[in-house]
Amino acid sequence: MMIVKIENLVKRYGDLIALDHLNIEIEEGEIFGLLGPNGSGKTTAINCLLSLLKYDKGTIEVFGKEMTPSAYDIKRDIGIVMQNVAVFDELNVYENIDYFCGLYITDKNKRKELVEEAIEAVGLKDFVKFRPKKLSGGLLRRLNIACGIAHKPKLIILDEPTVAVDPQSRNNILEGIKKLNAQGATIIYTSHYMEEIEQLCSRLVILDKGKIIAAGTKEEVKSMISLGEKIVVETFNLSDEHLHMINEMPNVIDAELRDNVLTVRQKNGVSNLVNLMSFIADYDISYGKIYSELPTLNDVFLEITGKELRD
Ligand SMILES: Nc1ncnc2c1ncn2[C@@H]1O[C@H](COP(=O)(O)OP(=O)(O)OP(=O)(O)O)[C@@H](O)[C@H]1O
Repeated sequence: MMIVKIENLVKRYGDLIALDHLNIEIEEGEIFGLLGPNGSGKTTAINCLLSLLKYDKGTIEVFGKEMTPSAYDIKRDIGIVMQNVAVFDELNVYENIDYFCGLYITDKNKRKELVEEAIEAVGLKDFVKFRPKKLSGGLLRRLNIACGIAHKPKLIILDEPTVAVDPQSRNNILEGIKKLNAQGATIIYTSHYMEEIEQLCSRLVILDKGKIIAAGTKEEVKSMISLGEKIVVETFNLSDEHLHMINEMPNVIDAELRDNVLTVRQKNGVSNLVNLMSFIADYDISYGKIYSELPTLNDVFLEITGKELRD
């Protein structure tokens, strides 16, 4: 079943085109990634999807029905975790989650069960009596997530849920998301951290200036670029002439030497490493560590836009 279908979505803020003919389809059971640098339009896309923002053009369907500001039957099955933490300072952890869950679930026993499951999912068991002000940034984010997901929505949207959290909370959040997905929820995950998207998502789009510049599975997106692998060699006596010759080798896109580290970007090929090692042996070049890296989503972004994902 198609959970989300966005067609030709255009959103302008005055003269700025924040979303430029966005097309996205998300199937049931996916963890779908929306990757892009700050300001690329991720939050705007989410706010349009939820009908929290008016848009200029396009259509949006959720669960096969048109999404509108008053489509409460659709909204009931969506859990949203926004970038900014929105919880009540007067309520403790348990009471906060219970409150938000109570907006959807009136049966007390059922709610108790769901609140406890949410506490378990985000690892807040030891903090149920804490007020938000007593929680660290990472724990507060986990509470924010628990409030958004406790009612067991079919579609969960997380907008940059790990910004500025400690590594332990980050891992906990990512593991929690995988569990929610394994229990049947479809997930939309926005982030400018490509590692998280790589780790979590089955399919993704990469946004830049409101436009989709790449879409598909991780493998499909990576195969859009010419880079096949990056070979990195720690070397001590590589001359400019050697570097020039490496640059001329078959399959080499470019080679550069910086601080005794040679980086050779190559197109896909079965003997790239062997060829380079033979060259190093033939010219008696001394070397230390050598390793080969596959392209990352950042490389995709870099090749298509000419800039790093994390500007
Ligand atoms: N209310 C607004 N009025 C005018 N411009 C806006 C408004 N909200 C966002 N923008 C602009 O629209 C563009 C997209 O912003 P958006 O917040 O959707 O990006 P984002 O990818 O979510 O970035 P971030 O990761 O920083 O939240 C940016 O250029 C931003 O400055």
